[in-house]
Amino acid sequence: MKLHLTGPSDKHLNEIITITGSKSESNRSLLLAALYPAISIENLSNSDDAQVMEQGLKITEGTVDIHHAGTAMRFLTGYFASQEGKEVTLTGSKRMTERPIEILVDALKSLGADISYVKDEGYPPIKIKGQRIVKDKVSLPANVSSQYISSLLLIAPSLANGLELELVGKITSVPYINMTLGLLEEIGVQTSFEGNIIKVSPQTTVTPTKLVVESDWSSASYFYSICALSEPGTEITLSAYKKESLQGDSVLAKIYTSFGVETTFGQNRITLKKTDKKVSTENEFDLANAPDIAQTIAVTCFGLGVGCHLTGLHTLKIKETDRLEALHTELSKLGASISVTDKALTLLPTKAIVADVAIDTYNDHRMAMAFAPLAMCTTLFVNDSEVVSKSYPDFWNDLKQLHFTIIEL
Ligand SMILES: O=C(O)C1=C[C@@H](OP(=O)(O)O)[C@@H](O)[C@H](O)C1
Ligand SMILES: C=C(OP(=O)(O)O)C(=O)O
Repeated sequence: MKLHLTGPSDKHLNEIITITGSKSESNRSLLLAALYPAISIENLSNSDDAQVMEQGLKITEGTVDIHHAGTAMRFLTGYFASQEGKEVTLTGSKRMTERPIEILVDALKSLGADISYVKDEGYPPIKIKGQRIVKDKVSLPANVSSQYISSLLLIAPSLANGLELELVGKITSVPYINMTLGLLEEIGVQTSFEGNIIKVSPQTTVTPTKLVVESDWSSASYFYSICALSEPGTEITLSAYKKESLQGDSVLAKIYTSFGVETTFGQNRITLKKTDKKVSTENEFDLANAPDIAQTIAVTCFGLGVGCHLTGLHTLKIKETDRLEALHTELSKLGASISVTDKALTLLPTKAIVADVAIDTYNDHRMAMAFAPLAMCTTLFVNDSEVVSKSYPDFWNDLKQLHFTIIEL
């Protein structure tokens, strides 16, 4: 559905929003709960990605369609490869069949898994016949996607002899690996991560444990952006968040100080406040550890009229869409001077913003959500707005709570 967005007439906001659970923590917790029934989960994400993960874990034979969910694709590959007696074909959206999985499949095969490609070598769909895995050492490239590593780590304690991973090359999206290890430790599994070696001990049972999913920090980024584009004095409170987060995107609190947004941590909540501090004009950020907030930051800078240079974006080309190309195209339509390489983006200070541009979203939830805050500066259209359900189904309703006027066309 196409939407027309107009920002609040009073740019001085004061609202409280509850955001759904992190899809990354949810999908890890769901897999761990499938392996260890003594685990229960609180504040599970209501996203499509968590729902397809939950459904996928219930299947024992036939085809599992995970739509656009990268984590579900990668995590279920490890899961089914190690589930003796289960035989499934994992498939997804057209884009999912273009997102590489060879590094994970090769690693699992070298551990003794039985996986074959249904169509193109190196890409889903894949056919998996679950095996009992007893080998316990594997080496794999770590510079393409951390999800391959998390997939192996999540099943590691359930394998007969645990697992030792050797990570080759520059490790990307490291906080997501630490999130996986953090959750394993929460359920009592012993892990270590030293240099490029990760070790996980085997564990047959766990004591009853409730995993409480923190709300999604990537989703919080859109409110950081709205706050940055609002009048000084604006306060937006988001729950349920904590200072010691497993999510690398919590680095937002630090990054957005450059844009005049201060974060206060309260009990289970954060309050974002727009101060009258001058917005930085030197905005250089390496986002190799927080790739999902790249779109938000680029659009915030555009809305604020300042330039930025974002690096560490080498994973963006294989996400829901080629996000570098998508940002280039859509920001250019709005009047930006922007250039991209295959791992960086440079935006020059904005001269003027073109009104009523229709933003294309490329089946990418983050394209819709990253551009929506621009309604604080201009009016715009967003095409295929339903894409947000991949991670944040309530997004448009929450914007209405912030007094955005949203017309469905
Ligand atoms: O493990 C995870 O939950 C994720 C890891 C990241 O992917 P990459 O490791 O492929 O960068 C991130 O972009 C994705 O949204 C979620
Ligand atoms: C890249 C993302 O998701 P995934 O890889 O899990 O599809 C994302 O949510 O930005």
